[in-house]
Order: sequence, then C-alpha cells, then structure tokens
Amino acid sequence: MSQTRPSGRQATLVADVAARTEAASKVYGRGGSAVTALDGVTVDFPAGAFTAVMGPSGSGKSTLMHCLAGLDRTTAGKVYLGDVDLGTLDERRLTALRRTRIGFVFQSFNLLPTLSAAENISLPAELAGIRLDAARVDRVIDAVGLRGRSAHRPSQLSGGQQQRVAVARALVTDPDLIVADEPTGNLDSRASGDVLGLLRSAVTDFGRTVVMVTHDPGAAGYADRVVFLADGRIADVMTEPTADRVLDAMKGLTR
Ligand SMILES: Nc1ncnc2c1ncn2[C@@H]1O[C@H](COP(=O)(O)OP(=O)(O)OP(=O)(O)O)[C@@H](O)[C@H]1O
Repeated sequence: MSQTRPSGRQATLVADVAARTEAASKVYGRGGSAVTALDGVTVDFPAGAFTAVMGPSGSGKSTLMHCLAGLDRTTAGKVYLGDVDLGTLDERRLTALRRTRIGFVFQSFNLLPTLSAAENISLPAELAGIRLDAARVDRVIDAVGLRGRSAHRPSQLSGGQQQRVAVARALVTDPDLIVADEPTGNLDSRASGDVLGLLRSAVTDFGRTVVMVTHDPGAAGYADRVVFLADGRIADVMTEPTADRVLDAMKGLTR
C-alpha cells in the first residue's frame, strides 16, 4: 500500500460532531473475571471527517466501535450520535436508529449469499422502511464501480467486489455515520486500496462521516485523523496521518 498520503483529504475539519463518547467505560464480566475494555474514553468524531481507530490487540477498538454504533452498551458514561444519547433509547429505538442512521462495513463482508448485489444493497434500507428508488441504487452501484455486476450473487464476485457491495449498502441510506471494522482485513493490497478510496471519497465528495478500525498503518493513512487506544484509554490523536507516522506511533504504544 502507498506510503504517501492519498490526495483529496480535507485540509480543515468541520467543527460539527457526528458522534462522541463522554467518559465511556465498558466492563465485561464481574468480580475476579471482570475485564475493563474501555476505561473512561472521551472522544469526538467530527462530521464530514474520516477517523481511523488504532491500537494494540485488546486495546478496546472493537468495543468502542460497537458502543458508538449502538451494537453494545457502555457500562458507564455516555455515547451520542449527533444529539441523541444512545443510553436513553430502548432496544427497539436503538435498532431503528442503527438501521436508519448508521452504515456498517465489516471485515467479513456480511452479504446474503442468495441475493444479488443490488438486493444486498437495498435490503437493509427496505427492512428499515426506507423507500429507495431504482435510480438511487444504480447511482450507488456506479459510484462503487460495479455497473454490470448488480445481478451477480456474492459467490460470483471477488472479495474486493463483495466489499464494494458492502460499502454501497452502507452508503445507500445517506447515514450520519459509517462504521467500518477492519474493512480491508480480508483483501489484497489492490482491493484494499479500492475500498479505502471509496471510503475516502464518501467523506471528501459526499460529506459522509467514517470511523474505521484498522491494524494497517497504510489504511490509516487514508484518514483525516487517527485515534490511538491503549488499555481501553485514548493514548494519542494524530491529524493528517501518514503510514510512516502511524507506524512510529504504534511502535510507541507496544513498547
Ligand atoms: N464479549 C466479551 N466478553 C469478555 N471480554 C471481552 C468481550 N469482548 C471483548 N472483551 C475483552 O475486552 C478487551 C478489549 O477487546 P476489543 O475486542 O475491544 O479489543 P480490540 O482492540 O478490538 O482487539 P483486536 O485488535 O484483537 O480485535 C479485550 O481484553 C477483550 O478480551
């Protein structure tokens, strides 16, 4: 992957905050077997920016992402999506918010094998009661470079193409927040570059907000800023990251 900073990054970030945590803590288990995965994390995710979350294995990246996206709840502290305090929502409302306001991209693509690419893209929106016209789905398919593949099932697509379907699915509802958990973990460097370029473009060209967990300094180089976690706490925040600077910062965390 390129060691230089990809072009297209915004020089200044917008002041609005798409999501944030305030003294968020998450403890799994109880008593002697309790594990503190997040330990008082306060962090903002600016709207219209691409933030990477990095840190050593077990530092709390996935836990932070899951709490931010309403897939899990904090033990203490608060998580906001825009002005909404997720802790005040019951399960039904939290599910509705996830479906309508958050787009997800996972390492394992999570596509339904019996559905076409186009159906995989539109199904979550339809489940959330969002009407999508065919032209909109076509536009998103074009944007991820899959014109001519929309009738293909996942098994008829490469890994990189499947992940592009997943990115299109995350984009199609114009969500307030796109969370990506190791989106390039199963891809070769070329397909990784394609997917990261799409996430970058979603931010630069369409004003979306992306938060991405990654182990890859090259992938973090596509972001506007990198939040580093260590032992469930914020260890550092880097703006205008390059792969080399990220690598150095990671070495500092694991020493
Ligand atoms: N469901 C769970 N039950 C108990 N402990 C958990 C659970 N999920 C995570 N943990 C623990 O919480 C800590 C943080 O885990 P988390 O998965 O958030 O870290 P991570 O930084 O995403 O790690 P990795 O890079 O290895 O994916 C770890 O010590 C982990 O073992």
